[in-house]
Amino acid sequence: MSDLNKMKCEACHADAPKVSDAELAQLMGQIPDWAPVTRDGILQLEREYKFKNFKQAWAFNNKVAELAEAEGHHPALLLEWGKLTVTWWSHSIKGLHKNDFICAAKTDALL
Ligand SMILES: C[C@H](O)[C@H](O)[C@H]1CNC2=NC(N)=NC(=O)C2=N1
Repeated sequence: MSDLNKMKCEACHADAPKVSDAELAQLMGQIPDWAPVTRDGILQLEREYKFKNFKQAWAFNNKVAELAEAEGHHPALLLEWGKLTVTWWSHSIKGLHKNDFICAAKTDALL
């Protein structure tokens, strides 16, 4: 378990700093199952979780939604049969903030 998992998201304003390239490399090392993806020019963190059926994926979806509300930081969730795709980024800065890495680590811990 990484230290990220023990941290709490801070309020993320439009002038909050995006992670630097050096921070990105260091933080990605702490969430090895996540991939950086760029969509519409916005860098995001994404992971697919596989399950045996829809119901298990749905239950995990709801746990992630509860986490998001507790942290005040919200992912994109794509629920499919046997699969949940979780994508974290910070809307306010159109990119990655440390909050996204904290939430990715905490998502892993929900499994
Ligand atoms: C007012 C409220 O805290 C903000 O709109 C929060 C809500 N959740 C959020 N979630 C994400 N992923 N990015 C944000 O910038 C964001 N902003």
